[in-house]
Amino acid sequence: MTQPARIAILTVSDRASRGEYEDKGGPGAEAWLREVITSDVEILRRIVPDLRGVIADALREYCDEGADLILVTGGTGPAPRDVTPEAVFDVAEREYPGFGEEMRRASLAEVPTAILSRQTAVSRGKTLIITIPGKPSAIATCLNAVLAAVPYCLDLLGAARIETDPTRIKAFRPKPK
Ligand SMILES: Nc1ncnc2c1ncn2[C@@H]1O[C@H](COP(=O)(O)OP(=O)(O)OP(=O)(O)O)[C@@H](O)[C@H]1O
Ligand SMILES: Nc1nc2c(c(=O)[nH]1)N[C@H]1C(S)=C(S)[C@@H](COP(=O)(O)O)O[C@H]1N2
Repeated sequence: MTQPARIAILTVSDRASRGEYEDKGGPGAEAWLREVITSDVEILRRIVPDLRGVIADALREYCDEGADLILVTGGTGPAPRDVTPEAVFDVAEREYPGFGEEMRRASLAEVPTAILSRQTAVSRGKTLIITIPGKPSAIATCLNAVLAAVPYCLDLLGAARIETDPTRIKAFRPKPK
């Protein structure tokens, strides 16, 4: 039996972490992934405040626990407390700018402020980390835009193999030569 892919979802929000509003981002991302990914997955979720050290520690812990993929929602904007990109770069080994470019392009069709998000993707060891804006509606927009490339990216990083429902996301893996 192959191990299920381990996917972590980290919500970064001062107010959701204090219980001032219900976190819709974490559950929304989990529901989206469970609909789209057809192979076995284990999904872990956590909420943290917009604090660079706390976010970076949570990311390191998830990587050490063998996460194949981490989705981070929130804290990518220009406000002084938006420090998700800084925390992500604290733990990153490599950046994949194409993720941010494509997610912003897709979001721009919905909101002109899409360009304010500093969202991107990085890897640390075999773990791929993708950042997404905090607005819960951004999750489907952004994941729809990039998920087709994620299974092959995980293959190349040596992470778990994931399969998707092709009626939702047609994962692209180049044919072996
Ligand atoms: N996890 C979440 N669950 C529900 N709604 C959210 C979440 N994150 C953000 N939002 C909504 O999207 C808006 C913009 O998100 P943003 O990340 O800029 O929040 P913020 O103003 O920095 O506040 P906070 O960090 O306290 O969530 C928020 O004001 C809130 O209405
Ligand atoms: N799809 C989508 N992208 C979006 C938004 C949105 O509502 N939907 N909000 C934008 C706004 S207003 C901001 S400030 C940035 C950063 O959001 P964050 O700080 O919640 O990460 O994401 C942008 N990208």
